[in-house]
Amino acid sequence: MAKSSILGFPRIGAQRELKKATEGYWSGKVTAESLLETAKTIRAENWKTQKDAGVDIIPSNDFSFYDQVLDHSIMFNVIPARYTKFDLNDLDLLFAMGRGLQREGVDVTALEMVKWFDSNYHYVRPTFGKNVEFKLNSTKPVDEYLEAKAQGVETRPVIIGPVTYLYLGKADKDNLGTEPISYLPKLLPVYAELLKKLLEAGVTDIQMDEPCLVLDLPENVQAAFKDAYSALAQSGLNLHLTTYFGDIRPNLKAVTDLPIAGIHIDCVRVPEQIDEVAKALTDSQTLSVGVVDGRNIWKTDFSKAIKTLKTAEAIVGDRLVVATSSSLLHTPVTLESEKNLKEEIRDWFSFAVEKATEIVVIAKAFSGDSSSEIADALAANAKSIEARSTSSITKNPAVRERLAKVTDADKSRKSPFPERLVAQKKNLNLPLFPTTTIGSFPQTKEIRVQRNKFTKGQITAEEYEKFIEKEIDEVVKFQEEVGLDVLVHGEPERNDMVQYFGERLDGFVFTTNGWVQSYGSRYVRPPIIVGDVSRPAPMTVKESKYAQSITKKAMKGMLTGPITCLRWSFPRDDIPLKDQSYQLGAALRDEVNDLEAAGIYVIQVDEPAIREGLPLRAGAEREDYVKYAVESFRLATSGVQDSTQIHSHFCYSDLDPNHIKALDADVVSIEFSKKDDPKYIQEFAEYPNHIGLGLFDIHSPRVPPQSEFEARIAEILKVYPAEKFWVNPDCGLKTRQWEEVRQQLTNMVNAAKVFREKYSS
Ligand SMILES: CN1c2c(nc(N)[nH]c2=O)NC[C@@H]1CNc1ccc(C(=O)N[C@@H](CCC(=O)N[C@@H](CCC(=O)N[C@@H](CCC(=O)O)C(=O)O)C(=O)O)C(=O)O)cc1
Ligand SMILES: N[C@@H](CCS)C(=O)O
Ligand SMILES: [Zn+2]
Repeated sequence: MAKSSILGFPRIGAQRELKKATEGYWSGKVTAESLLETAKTIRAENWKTQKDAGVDIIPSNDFSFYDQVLDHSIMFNVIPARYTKFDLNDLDLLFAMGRGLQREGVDVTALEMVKWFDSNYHYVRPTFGKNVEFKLNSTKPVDEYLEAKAQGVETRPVIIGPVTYLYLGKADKDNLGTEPISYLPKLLPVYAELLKKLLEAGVTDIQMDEPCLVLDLPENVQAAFKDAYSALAQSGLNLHLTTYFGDIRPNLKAVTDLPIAGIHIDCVRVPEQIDEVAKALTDSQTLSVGVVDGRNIWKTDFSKAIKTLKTAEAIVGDRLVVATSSSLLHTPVTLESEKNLKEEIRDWFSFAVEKATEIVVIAKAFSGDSSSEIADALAANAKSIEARSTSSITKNPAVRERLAKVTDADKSRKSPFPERLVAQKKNLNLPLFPTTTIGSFPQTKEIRVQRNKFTKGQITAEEYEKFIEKEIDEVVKFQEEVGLDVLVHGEPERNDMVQYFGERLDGFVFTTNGWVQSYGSRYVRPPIIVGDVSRPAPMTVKESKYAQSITKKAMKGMLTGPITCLRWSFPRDDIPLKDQSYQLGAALRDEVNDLEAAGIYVIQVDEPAIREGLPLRAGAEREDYVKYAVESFRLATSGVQDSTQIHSHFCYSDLDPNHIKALDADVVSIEFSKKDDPKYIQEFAEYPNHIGLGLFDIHSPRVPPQSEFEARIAEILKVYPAEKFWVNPDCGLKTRQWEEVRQQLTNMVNAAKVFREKYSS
């Protein structure tokens, strides 16, 4: 009988218990003991769910208070000295590294946060200081294994493998030039010590996550696998090398003949890799085949999954494990809470809890279980799959006709940037070093409560609208007081920058409780694309027009771009991503044009997910993506006059300046405050249009003093011409408190004024 395996389970709790407890702890309303208790309850619930579903291989150490990569940094003592000097307790140290800390006597910024491969999850980048001393600081994986065991659940601990851990890291600013992979010999003894403790606790098998194997790896990193796993095999534990999100074939040589118990591959993404990987295994190694999607919410097509498994079985026989493609961290917890979805559509979905059952049914069916229970499950599944593929909900001929008529001219502005700039200067009359923000202002408790009341029908649309107008009034007044140049309306009406649009576009459905962790205590409810996308009516014009009506300053309209809408939703898997992207581009074009017609002459189309969408390896697929991503953005933004200024914004990813340049936005703002290696300042030096490099970290409550802003601007101006440079934060301010924002923006604007004076005299 093939075993069923789950690689990781969402850790936020079915009702976001972890968020509430963590944020309560930060605000002093929840004790450390209570936070630890909440975490324990979530873990217990997760293990029970998986055990009750009949899953054979259940993970532990997939829980984290903030981020699993950060947990490993703390466990291995990869803690820059700036965090250790305050003698913080374990939880506060973790949170200080994750989000920074500023309180009496303590002032420390957060570590850099970056996208986890091509997902909307962010990890805290391991940062290796000059004096890093690797040692085993915690026994979290052992503790959580024993905790599950005490509950009667045998688990397989999940640990990030040493090569991926180092490869995802960076040298700290006092250590520039050091390649993290060079620390492997020093790190391996700490892994060995951890594995020894796990063995002593009764562990037999470990899930060693090495997702870096799906990337294009340099030779020295490929070579590191042999050193690492030869050493770790001494532990006597069965090590299961686990990859996901892509194709490991180009790196297969690096893992062939390693002393490991087996390999896991993602066959939802790349089923074609089965043959080659299976053939590269030794006679005793297992092949774990990911057939239940850890990154999307569509019900698994059982017959297709079984077919995939059969291909593998032909080569590896009974050494086969039936698994989720990746951790289920990227899916919502349970469909159980979704009461508002149309039954016909709800039947197409499967969230983490439902996927636990799917994996068991597939493993049983594949292994020949002919019970009526399995036969019924297979029949019901076939019916759902068939119903979706034939449903009229998924198709809109008008959308397809419109897209077929799009021309190259539709994807190009009327004039080149220098000519547009002349028209925009005349139209907008902005000073040197224009100051602006990225769009959102604090989403206060009051805003969320009012929206919640409106959603539940406890206040009328007029009352909610009045409330939003009052919020806009305050945001506009605030920006005028602080002295910003290009204002925003603050996005108070938006629950989220993607969900908000999903709720207003045809072709989407959305959940009421489908939360997924994005970083730390911040979660999203990705809308779901079920059909062809179009815009039935304007989505943002009313709020932007109102905001412009109450100020003489330029008001920036604020939209989320096609790629970001696509990437931060659960996309369809029945038509190519490319088609969905163009559909979104066309829908957003209508909105951009309507904003301009309503008197909004600065329009920002955010594309923070543009890098995230880039296929993980170089090649034809990547080139195709760059083409359609750029074209979709240009389709959305090219309908306006030269005098209308198009902005775009990007954050938390390693951008390719050429891709950004190809979008041909008039002004781009890029998250930048944590890029402390001077090489990054050079990265966009050749950017031909105007640019703002983010000047403060919006994830941190910390207020940088004006002098810090001035020092950073001076550094940037050594590379960028003054007339090109905009002054702005890293990203939107929705997660901050008002008082923090007031101080942060005041210092930022005052610093800009210092330079404005300097350069005009
Ligand atoms: C900019 N980023 C975004 C990403 N992805 C997105 N989809 N959106 C983004 O903005 N990726 C990269 C970056 C960083 N990531 C994030 C992700 C999430 C947040 C964030 O602030 N999330 C909020 C939730 C936002 C939301 O949907 N709010 C709703 C519901 C609020 C709520 O909880 N209501 C309560 C009732 C009211 C109450 O009593 O408080 C309830 O339902 O129980 C809304 O406002 O209506 C979060 O809090 O996690 C930021 C950056
Ligand atoms: N306009 C959005 C961009 C976030 S990436 C905001 O300000 O929150
Ligand atoms: Zn951003």
